[in-house]
Amino acid sequence: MSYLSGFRNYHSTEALAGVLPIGQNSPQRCAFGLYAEQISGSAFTAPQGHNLRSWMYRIRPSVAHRADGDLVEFVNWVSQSDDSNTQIAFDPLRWNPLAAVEGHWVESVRTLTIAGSASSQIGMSASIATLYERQQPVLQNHDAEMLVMPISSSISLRTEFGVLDIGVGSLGVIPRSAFVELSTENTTQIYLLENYGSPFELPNRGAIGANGLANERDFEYPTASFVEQQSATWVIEKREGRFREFTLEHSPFDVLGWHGNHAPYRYDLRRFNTLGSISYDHPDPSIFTVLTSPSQTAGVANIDVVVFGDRWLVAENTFRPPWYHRNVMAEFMGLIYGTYDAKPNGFLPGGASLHNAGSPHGPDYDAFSKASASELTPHKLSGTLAFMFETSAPQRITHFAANATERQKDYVGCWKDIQPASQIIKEFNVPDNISRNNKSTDSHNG
Ligand SMILES: O=C(O)Cc1cc(O)ccc1O
Ligand SMILES: [Fe+2]
Repeated sequence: MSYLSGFRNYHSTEALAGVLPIGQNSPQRCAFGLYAEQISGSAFTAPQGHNLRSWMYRIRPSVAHRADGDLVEFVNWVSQSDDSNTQIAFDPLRWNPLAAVEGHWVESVRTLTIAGSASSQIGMSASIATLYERQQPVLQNHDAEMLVMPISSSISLRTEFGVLDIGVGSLGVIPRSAFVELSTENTTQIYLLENYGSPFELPNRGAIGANGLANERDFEYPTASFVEQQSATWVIEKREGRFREFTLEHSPFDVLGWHGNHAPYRYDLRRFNTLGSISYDHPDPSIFTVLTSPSQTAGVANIDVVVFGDRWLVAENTFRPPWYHRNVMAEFMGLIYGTYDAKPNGFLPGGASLHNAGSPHGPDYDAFSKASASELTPHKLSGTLAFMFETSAPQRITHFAANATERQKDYVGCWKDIQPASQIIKEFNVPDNISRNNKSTDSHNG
């Protein structure tokens, strides 16, 4: 399969020569009697650099790809952060990998955290889904741009724009309102991020310069391909967190050519050009940002997608793992493979954690003890891939996430052995129990 390369490049692709009109978008009659259709990813008037749209040339306009449908409920896919579905998360929380769920992937989606809401068009939801080998429904999600990362086996992602294969260690991004079908040859869990805010873009590199982090040319877009067998298709449509299903007499994947800068793409996270400290101190993790969804406030992201991959640690006289901190943003984390240096125990591939806005956290006791005593020779972190969805809005947890058997009831216990600074305790005769309020019991107040 061939791909087009370059983040937000202006791509042109034909499954059949002569499909794309030359010098215009919407001729009186398109080649082969095809229909021209524009799909926008931004307001028509968005400024240059943020203006996203593509033109498709298709067998039927997508208005023909709708039918009356019935509302259907998928209760664990949550897109509104009201009290009926979600609750406030005071404590740091962590989940073991979720058990696979029967059924098709849309009904298998279990949302763990949500910031903002689909209706407000701010924030995100973070979920885990199970994808089986069998036939899956086609989804059309008007609520969000979706980002998917398979956990144990590669997946194939077909949209009207063509097909993208997404291996373990890669991500795929699907534009809002595109028809999408997921398939796999081996059952796999998938991390699923819904971005309710503005579409992902590359972070400004600032003083880093013109290169580094995720490089534009490593983002790959599909070449046009269409489903020739126009058979009945089962579609699920999502809007403001509600679902409707209907059957089409034909396939919505009927685009023979498209051009534009708005399309699904994939990115291999192993290509991320990780930068870091070559002198001292642990830098802020913003240098690991792959994609950012900007908010209305300059410098404040709606969502940053951050990745912690293989890298050298060389900083001198430095506590090398993440420091203890309270972040004004909220941090959802997941692990694709390997071990995460701040949490060598209990943070498992396919699992997840939440450290909400302002919530204190940092290395577990084990990580702290080792890193504060280790010899500071250059050290390579290998075979690891963790990620973070960092949001400016606080993240709520779903009732499912609160009550899941996979939730680690004693996550905060990973900090319970932390001792008060011993020399101060001795010097000033401070009773050491006053600073020990880390309970190892379940302090989640649900
Ligand atoms: O909490 C975490 O593990 C994520 C994180 C990593 C890091 O290197 C610095 C800050 C931060 O929030
Ligand atoms: Fe953090």
